[in-house]
Amino acid sequence: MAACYQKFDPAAYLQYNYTPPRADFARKDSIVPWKLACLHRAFTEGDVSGELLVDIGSGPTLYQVMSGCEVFNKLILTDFLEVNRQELRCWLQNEGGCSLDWTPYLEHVCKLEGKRPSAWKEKAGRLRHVISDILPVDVHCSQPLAPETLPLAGADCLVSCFCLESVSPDLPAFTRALGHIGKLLRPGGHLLLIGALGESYYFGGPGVRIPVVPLNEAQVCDSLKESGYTLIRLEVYTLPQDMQVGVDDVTGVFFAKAKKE
Ligand SMILES: C[S@@+](CC[C@H](N)C(=O)[O-])C[C@H]1O[C@@H](n2cnc3c(N)ncnc32)[C@H](O)[C@@H]1O
Ligand SMILES: O=S(=O)(c1ccc2c(c1)CN[C@@H](CF)C2)N1CCSCC1
Repeated sequence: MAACYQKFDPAAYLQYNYTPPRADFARKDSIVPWKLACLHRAFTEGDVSGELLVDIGSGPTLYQVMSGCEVFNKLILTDFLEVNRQELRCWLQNEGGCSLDWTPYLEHVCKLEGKRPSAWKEKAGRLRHVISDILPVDVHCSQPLAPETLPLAGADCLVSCFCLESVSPDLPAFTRALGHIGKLLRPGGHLLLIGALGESYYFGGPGVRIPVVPLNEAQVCDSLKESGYTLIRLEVYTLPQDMQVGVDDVTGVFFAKAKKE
């Protein structure tokens, strides 16, 4: 699986998935407002708390931690590829030249929080303040992060989006990876997992076709239970027909909130 990621192109990936038509904030049935609303609710409904949030397989994206950065004082971003870690560092350093302007996402999350959209600059500042590390990760390792990266007790919360199914050759590998990242989480800690349903491939750049293990809702629920989580909520978004733009064959997206037993 690692070989097919050697040509992953962060800028192309962002353009395929995080710009219109897929990322259209004006469109009522767009996926991005749905995803951001799921994350906002999950982080702010009162049961998620602590010091440390870890994002597993961040890629070159930041949307997934824009709500969580208000709840946690320390945030670790992780990815397998240096090109993605470099893209995240570019945003963190705030010196321009990054592949995507995250302002519309920051503005939308501010609105979800009851703030003026113009508060996006303060939110960007908060996010840059709490990001403490951008580290390598491999979810196929029984210890996905370097030893001593996390406190002995583990992280208080994990978030992971479109990673595990995109790097696992089959369902057993997906379930094992869930177990591996679960070891990074303290007992009683929460996992917020976003992923693709029914997807068998995606393009990580021009001509960079990456296999994905196709999942359905029942398999996601079974894998969470098998790897030591209690499911709190599963929400599903079904892809509008015109969202099939040729960059993958995703049919829907799931959002799972779960707790480590
Ligand atoms: C589809 S992207 C998801 C990116 C981002 N989280 C998002 O929501 O769009 C999958 C990510 O998994 C990373 N990856 C590849 N192999 C991995 C591995 N063995 N362990 C962890 N992450 C891996 C890739 O570098 C890529 O950034
Ligand atoms: O923006 S998404 O949430 C999105 C976002 C990222 C990805 C996918 C989908 C599907 N392929 C994944 C490969 F891992 C990456 N979205 C999913 C529903 S339809 C519009 C696009």
